[in-house]
Amino acid sequence: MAKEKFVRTKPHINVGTIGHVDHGKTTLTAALSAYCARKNGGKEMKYDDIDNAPEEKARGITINTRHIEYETEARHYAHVDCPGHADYIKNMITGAAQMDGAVLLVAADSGPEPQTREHILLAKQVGVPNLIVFLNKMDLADPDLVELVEEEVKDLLKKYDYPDDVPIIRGSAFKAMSAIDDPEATQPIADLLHAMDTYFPEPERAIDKPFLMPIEDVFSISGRGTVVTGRIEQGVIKVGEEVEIIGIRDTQKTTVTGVEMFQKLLDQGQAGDNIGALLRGIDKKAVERGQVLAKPGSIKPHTKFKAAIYALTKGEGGREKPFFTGYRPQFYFRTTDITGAVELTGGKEMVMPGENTEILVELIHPIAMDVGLGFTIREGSRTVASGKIIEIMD
Ligand SMILES: Nc1nc2c(ncn2[C@@H]2O[C@H](COP(=O)(O)OP(=O)(O)OP(=O)(O)O)[C@@H](O)[C@H]2O)c(=O)[nH]1
Ligand SMILES: [Mg+2]
Repeated sequence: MAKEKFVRTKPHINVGTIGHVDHGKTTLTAALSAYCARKNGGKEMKYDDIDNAPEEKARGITINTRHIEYETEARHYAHVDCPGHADYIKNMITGAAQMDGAVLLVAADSGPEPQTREHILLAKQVGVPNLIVFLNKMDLADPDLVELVEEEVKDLLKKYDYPDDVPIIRGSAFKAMSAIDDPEATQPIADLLHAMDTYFPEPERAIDKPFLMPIEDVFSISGRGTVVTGRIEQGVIKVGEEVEIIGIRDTQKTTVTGVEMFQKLLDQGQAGDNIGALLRGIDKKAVERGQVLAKPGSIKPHTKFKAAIYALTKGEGGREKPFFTGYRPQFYFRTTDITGAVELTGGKEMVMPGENTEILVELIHPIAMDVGLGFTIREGSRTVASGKIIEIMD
């Protein structure tokens, strides 16, 4: 079957739904999809399509179907909804979701819950620049308590340094979904989309830099070859161009023979796009998540670097106690995490929670890196610190 071509007419923005289990993330995602499909065209994704994404698909170059696309008059959105709390954590920490803005769901009948807090904290830690709150399940809420719930949400946002002007939209995703052609029932969906179009600024994309895409997933398409998916971090990739596969293993060179976004063919992918790239002559087993595709010669793999870090306080979700030279946590870069050993510099004996300092790090595998690359340090389920590379050592 011939594939449609993707026509780039609107800015492309990456968003997602976050929030406590059962507060309505998937229902809202389905409502956004259904509403936009009716108004602005595009395919409608049903609740079951979103929640039961098969792990592997043999239907062309594809991306994880938890990325849903829809359009408003102004923009093209890619939207991530995850099936479970653990997947959200993984997606947010590894940057697989890399949202330009997130919609935080809070059920108005129960108010903020532990995962509401955790997702806000994570959003802040991984640099999701803006949030919009959707106060869901208004049909179940006690009208006298809604103000209170809203205040609680505002307090939480303030605690994690989100601005006072975060839009809060009240609605019922379920009611909208059940009456998708009823303007009254879908008004909150329209309001939410309007807020997304206006409150989430159009991100600046690094189109002019050399092409780089962190690999998120690898598929094998029978008869065609191996496809890697991910979000292009910078630059442009055209069909027929050479790339290197860098990090973890020895660097390999290949040619990109196809680029697709949402099942449609592209002549080129650019920074911000979620794409699948078909690779010539590369076996599925020869490539893995955590590597990057990059313009040949533009970036190299390294294991040793100096970094500036900030160690989170206990209140920010960090450690209670200091750490020392020899500490071996996990370093989360782009789509992967790697163990690394920490060495303190300048005669420093320990790093206390709340401190800004410099450290030396040696990773157990090389990864593609440059000065300026950000990362998160985690230990178990705790974020210990966030940092940036300031010097490559080896
Ligand atoms: N009454 C009412 N029920 C809702 C509303 N939105 C969602 N629900 C119901 O709440 C339940 C959970 O909704 P989901 O959309 O699956 O919630 P979720 O946040 O995606 O849940 P997880 O993915 O498990 O974290 C479902 O039974 C929905 O039908 C709403 O606005 N009103
Ligand atoms: Mg869900």
